[in-house]
Amino acid sequence: MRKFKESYRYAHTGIRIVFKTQRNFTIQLAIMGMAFLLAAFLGISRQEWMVLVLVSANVLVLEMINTALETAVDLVTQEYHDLAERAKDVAAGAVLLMALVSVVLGAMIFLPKILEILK
Ligand SMILES: Nc1ncnc2c1ncn2[C@@H]1O[C@H](COP(=O)(O)OP(=O)(O)OP(=O)(O)O)[C@@H](O)[C@H]1O
Repeated sequence: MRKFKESYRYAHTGIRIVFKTQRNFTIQLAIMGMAFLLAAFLGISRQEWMVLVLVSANVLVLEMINTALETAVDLVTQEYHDLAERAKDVAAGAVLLMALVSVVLGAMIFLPKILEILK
């Protein structure tokens, strides 16, 4: 039980660190909040909620993994290195890819409902 509590404390600290150091994380969280409000207003289905929650969480989780990787690379070298650049660029690319997927899925969920209201 003590071990579980300690692990939870470390994980909680990790989330606080990302909040403190990554402005993108706060922005992504704000966008997620707005998407949830819009979803509640438009009355999306249970399945659509599941997709929305999953893609939103994926973006945040990838941002955290990206931050962990950047930190590990910086620990290994503060000098310019091709491999450091490659590792950071690939991790940043993963965040961008997931963000694009979330925009496409968000549009597929929201656009038909918004167009229906505007009709
Ligand atoms: N040690 C390095 N060697 C070579 N290129 C690097 C190195 N560190 C960073 N870069 C390049 O600079 C880019 C930005 O890296 P940085 O660590 O500043 O991330 P960041 O801009 O803070 O990203 P985020 O906004 O996700 O925190 C990397 O994607 C990489 O192209």
